[in-house]
Amino acid sequence: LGDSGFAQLDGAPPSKIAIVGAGIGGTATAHFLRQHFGPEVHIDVFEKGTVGGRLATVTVNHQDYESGGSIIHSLNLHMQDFVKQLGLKYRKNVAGKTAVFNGEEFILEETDWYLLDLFRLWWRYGISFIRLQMWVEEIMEKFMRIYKYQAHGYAFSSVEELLHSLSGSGFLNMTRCSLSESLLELGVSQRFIDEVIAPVMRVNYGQNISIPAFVGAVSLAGAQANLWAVEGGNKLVCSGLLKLAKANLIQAQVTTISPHAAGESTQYQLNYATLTEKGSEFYDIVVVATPLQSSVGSGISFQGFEPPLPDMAGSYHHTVASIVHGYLNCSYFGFPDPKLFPFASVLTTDSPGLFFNSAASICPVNISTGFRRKQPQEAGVYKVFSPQPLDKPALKTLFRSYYSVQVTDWQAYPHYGSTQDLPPVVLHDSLYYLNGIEWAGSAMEMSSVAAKNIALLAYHRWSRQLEMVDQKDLMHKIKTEL
Ligand SMILES: Cc1cc2nc3c(=O)[nH]c(=O)nc-3n(C[C@H](O)[C@H](O)[C@H](O)COP(=O)(O)OP(=O)(O)OC[C@H]3O[C@@H](n4cnc5c(N)ncnc54)[C@H](O)[C@@H]3O)c2cc1C
Ligand SMILES: CC(C)=CCC/C(C)=C/CC/C(C)=C/CSC[C@H](N)C(=O)O
Repeated sequence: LGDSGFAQLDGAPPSKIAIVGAGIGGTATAHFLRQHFGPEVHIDVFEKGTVGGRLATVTVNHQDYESGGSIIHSLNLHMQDFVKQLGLKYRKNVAGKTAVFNGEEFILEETDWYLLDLFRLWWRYGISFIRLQMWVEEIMEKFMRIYKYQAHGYAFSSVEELLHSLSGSGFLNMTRCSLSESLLELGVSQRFIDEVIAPVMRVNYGQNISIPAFVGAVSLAGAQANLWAVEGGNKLVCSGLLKLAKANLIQAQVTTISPHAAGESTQYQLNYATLTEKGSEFYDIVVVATPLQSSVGSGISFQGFEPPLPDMAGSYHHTVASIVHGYLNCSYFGFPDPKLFPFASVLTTDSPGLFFNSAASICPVNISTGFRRKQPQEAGVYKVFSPQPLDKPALKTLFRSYYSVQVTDWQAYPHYGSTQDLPPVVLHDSLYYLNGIEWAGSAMEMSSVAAKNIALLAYHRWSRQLEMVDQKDLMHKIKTEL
């Protein structure tokens, strides 16, 4: 068995692999490809912007704050493993009290007393919240099967095959029906959906309860307790994985990818441009680890493919993250005296005229314990998610006054519902696409799972071990193997 723990490659190993994108997807791919193909293969990772991609921080008042991907679930085992391997530290997500605002008043307020909150939920929504908790737990339990399959080396040639392996038609159907339909079927009340579920979809994906049920479940998992982040910034995982993989970072934009016959196999020519020069290289395997929807603007064109590669359907959804250093205007929320405002996060319902999705007091990335949130009468740092950039009237509505606003206008995640398709993983012989998985669910861990899957798939297809691809009934197979 080679370093990767898999059977030695019987043919010549690939000599050069390219990965386009140095977000968590691309850097995790580099890490896993190194693990499976061993120390000899040359791995280039192209990045046109900043390593980390949608994992990014901004600096306010000499402190760094997450402006992109911020929280990680305790059951996100790849992210957990990366942090351990890289010697990084966990930062517990200190949530603080949350309230739901409908544009006029708070319709739901968290208190300091868990039992009182539980009673209020029961009084207003019956057992909807218990039904929901059990639904999310069951989905998370089935999702966790992927780690067992991947540990045994099994790979999947499409997102459909991967989801089908986890729960038969269950997860696949959940990508094709809306969250609200699924929850109503579950017996969750419409009021609970409107007042609790909809605000979570707005803060996590900037979209409403018509998004597919599977990504809705991912979003609800991202609203549970026991969430965490990486001390120093989640993007440290990306730079760390590049180093761990001994990958070569090329700060350049890949502009074209084209196939060239090389004996029985195909090589790919990548043309790329830095700020000062253009370049071109040939690779045995290429992984595209950035969304290819035209609205995202990767700028990659696929030339010379016969038949031509299909365009990626759908679009990405804009979410503007504004990091504001200032004084929250508590009067807008019905609290004239800021000393009496007890909430750390304000979520919003799908009410007309509400110009923001959420506003939350946030802590710096380097604070791991004992962070004391500023009280609203003190100047604090807040993260506001909104569909459009906040204009001056909007800022003056939310903040009595402010020192600074740092705006990041993200092509954040898929605009769910803009297509039903789950994009392919295999674009051509040894040309793979990672970000199709985002149409099932967009999260750091989803890109990490896709990265591991592509590394395994590329390895098995290269070494023609196709019995490890798209295997059915894996739970039973693995049980009997044990
Ligand atoms: C505001 C916001 C909040 C979020 N919050 C969370 C959260 O709390 N928890 C969570 O798990 N997830 C969260 N997410 C989602 C998560 O951040 C993403 O799913 C994940 O970071 C995607 O990683 P990726 O590597 O697949 O793609 P990206 O991070 O987009 O990386 C793609 C990279 O490719 C580069 N690139 C593109 N085209 C080219 C080219 N032609 N040549 C070279 N390089 C190119 C880009 O510059 C980019 O760096 C959030 C996302 C946003 C936007
Ligand atoms: C992939 C699985 C099984 C679980 C991931 C759960 C998770 C961490 C989801 C995050 C969803 C998301 C895109 C959140 C964006 S906003 C995050 C937070 N609410 C904030 O306000 O920063």
